[in-house]
Amino acid sequence: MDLPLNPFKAALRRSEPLYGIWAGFATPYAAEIIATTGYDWMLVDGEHAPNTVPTLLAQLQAVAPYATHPVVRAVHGDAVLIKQLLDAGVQTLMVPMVETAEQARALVQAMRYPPHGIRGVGGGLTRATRWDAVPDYIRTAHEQLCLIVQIESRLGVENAAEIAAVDGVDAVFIGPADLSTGMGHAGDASQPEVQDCIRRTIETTLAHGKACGILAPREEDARRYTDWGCRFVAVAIDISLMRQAAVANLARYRAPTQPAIVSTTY
Ligand SMILES: O=C(O)C(=O)C[C@H](O)[C@@H](O)CO
Repeated sequence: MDLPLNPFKAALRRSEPLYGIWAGFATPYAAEIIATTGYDWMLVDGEHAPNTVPTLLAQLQAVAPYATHPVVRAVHGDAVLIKQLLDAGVQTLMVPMVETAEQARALVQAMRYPPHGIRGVGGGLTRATRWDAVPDYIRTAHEQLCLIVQIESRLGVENAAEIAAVDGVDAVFIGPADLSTGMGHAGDASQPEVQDCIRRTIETTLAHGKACGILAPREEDARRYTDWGCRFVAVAIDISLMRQAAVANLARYRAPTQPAIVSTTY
């Protein structure tokens, strides 16, 4: 069989925005539900959701029949973990807290086989090669792999040009929560100096011919970042959507201040 294509990587080169959703439930069942809703991509979060390599694999398998593309965020940029994720069939990998070009180059190396990198060969043991059904995987894998590095610190913003320039970095994704918190604004990305960093990072990334993305669950933020040039925007978080809907639904019957009648005491 042919090496599965990466339509997300190809779409990053187009001009229309790609709308995504954070998938934080860490279960294949919830991931599959999300995959049926029509978003262009979903972020399967291995950083802050309680995921492991096997749970990420199960979610990849669950969403495989659907058009929504799974972007998997690793908990960190360790080359050994990246090897396992790629072997499990991750095509688009996001790595948090990349602050230097050196870190970005190490990530590219982790995703490439020698002589271009250090990725170990899993061959017929791996889902990535479809258990060896894909011929010539070693020579062609990099064509369909996509690396997204997260810039989410002041240092990362300062080094954005060098990071975006790294050959093999396909896109930059801004983390507004970590960026604003690291700048002393406790998750408030609306602060002018945070907005300035976000805008500069977008402009710098685009100037290096790379796509830029961001998490923006509030509509006005999503529209502004899209106007500023963001190509892929996560406009929702599944867990937040469920909680907001549950709270709003109950509020139709009972005031939010009124305690639950049935309560569990610890
Ligand atoms: O800094 C950010 O913003 C992100 O990287 C996304 C957060 O980690 C996300 O988990 C918020 O829910």
